[in-house]
Amino acid sequence: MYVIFKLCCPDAGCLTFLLVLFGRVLGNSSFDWNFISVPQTWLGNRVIGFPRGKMLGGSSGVNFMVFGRGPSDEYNAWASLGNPGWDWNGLMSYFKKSETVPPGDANLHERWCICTIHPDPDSGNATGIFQSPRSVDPKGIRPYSASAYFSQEQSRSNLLVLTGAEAKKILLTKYGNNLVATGVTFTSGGKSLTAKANKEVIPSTSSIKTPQLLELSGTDQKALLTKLRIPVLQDLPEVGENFQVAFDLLSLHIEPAPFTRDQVVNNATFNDEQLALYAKTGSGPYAASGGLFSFEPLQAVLPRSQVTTILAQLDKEIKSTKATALRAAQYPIQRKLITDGRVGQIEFSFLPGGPTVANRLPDRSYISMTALSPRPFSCGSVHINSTTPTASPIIDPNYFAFTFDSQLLTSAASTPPENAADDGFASFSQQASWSVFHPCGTAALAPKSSGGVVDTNLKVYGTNNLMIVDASVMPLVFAAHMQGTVYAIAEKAADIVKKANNL
Ligand SMILES: Cc1cc2nc3c(=O)[nH]c(=O)nc-3n(C[C@H](O)[C@H](O)[C@H](O)COP(=O)(O)OP(=O)(O)OC[C@H]3O[C@@H](n4cnc5c(N)ncnc54)[C@H](O)[C@@H]3O)c2cc1C
Repeated sequence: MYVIFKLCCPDAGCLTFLLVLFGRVLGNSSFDWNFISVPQTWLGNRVIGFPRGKMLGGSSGVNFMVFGRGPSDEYNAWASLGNPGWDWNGLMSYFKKSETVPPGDANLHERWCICTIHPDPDSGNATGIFQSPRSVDPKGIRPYSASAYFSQEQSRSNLLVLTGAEAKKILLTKYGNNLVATGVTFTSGGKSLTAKANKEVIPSTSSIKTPQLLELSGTDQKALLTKLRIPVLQDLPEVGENFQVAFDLLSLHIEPAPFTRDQVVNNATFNDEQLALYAKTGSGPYAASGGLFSFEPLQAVLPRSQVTTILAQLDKEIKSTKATALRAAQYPIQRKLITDGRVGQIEFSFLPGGPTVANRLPDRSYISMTALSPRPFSCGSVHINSTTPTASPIIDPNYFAFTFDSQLLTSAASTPPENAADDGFASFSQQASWSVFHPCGTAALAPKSSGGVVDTNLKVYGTNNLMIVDASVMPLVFAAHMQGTVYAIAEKAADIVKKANNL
């Protein structure tokens, strides 16, 4: 019998709670890990919030439900880092597995993208303006990974899900030249327990918690583990490095705005009424998807001379930056994506609400128009600085370490907003830039010689059966919203496991 053993942090009643809410559960520690970064040098020492879903289903249960694929060039870039099979064609069948096209809706993408200049952002070319599809089930309810995947399979006799359990360490034993994962220690109901494994052990604990678990288990850079007196079982210097995350510049808010989602967030009574209305009739603010997006190549936004100037700046910075093996392999690929001009280098979004407005007033309603940098060159890290499994890791996205990134955003949003600080737009961008909540890369898929952490079967180098399946394996951040790609990675991983076990 093949048993999938899944540990998950404190359960928030996930299968009974209608998680159509967006924005409202953020900051609530029953749902959100509420991680924060270390002070960001290039953002005036501000700390940046990194919300992450805590319930079964993780961040898919708290996210904004924008659903789609990235451009084909960007997945092809993953493959060109030395990852055969991890390109657009290799992922296509897995993208399709998480999408259901209702009968009669063969042209679903065209139908959803009603106002578009771009007819189908999921075609592999996502540049242009479009109204993004959202993850919504046929009843108009948010499907997230617990409801859409787990609830279909929960009665299986070979599946056990323990909620309220937190993994502390993966047990690794030397077997010949390799390590074998023999189990996981975890806490549940105040007790410390061990689950034994005789097949794969598969953490899917996010780009922030996965490096922590690997480090606590003895796989990471020797120097860090030695400092914390953790026995070094596998020296993998890039665990927790290559932390890539898109960030945005809140460029304009209209307030007071017409009716937006903020009214729901601001007023608990109104929220309860609207939830009840939605549950009864499927209508009201919770039925709305909303949100226009536009991914634009640099050449579509800036005059040629400005593109040349900021690329020259980029080249200077690449030359003077001490790069890891993985970053050195990525720079030319990332640069070529810019000069080819086929993928979005800037994302503009238009949202009915202001979930991340700095200094928002509690009774106001906003419309946000933001400029995002989906594929920044600034790159950070996530590492432990304590052996306590429940301690938050040290999260450093290193925002704006590359001046190129800030120049790109400030040039793109070239008309300074009314509420820009007096000392100029550069300073405004330091105060207003924020995370887009799409961290990835901390257990990157790449050849070991290029600083990879997992191989093309998502197996951690030097181990026989330890696989990682979450956004941390994405080797390069890309210009799209990530949930659809996380599902595709998980679907591909399922095939890898089935094949390895002759299933
Ligand atoms: C606020 C927000 C808005 C977003 N909006 C969108 C959007 O609109 N569209 C989109 O495509 N993407 C969006 N995203 C991103 C998307 O949700 C994530 O990229 C995706 O969910 C990442 O999946 P993951 O499996 O890597 O991690 P997660 O989904 O975060 O899952 C990790 C799981 O592991 C659990 N866990 C962690 N540590 C342990 C431990 N030690 N023991 C046991 N369990 C543990 C966590 O509790 C969680 O359940 C958003 C994310 C956030 C936070």
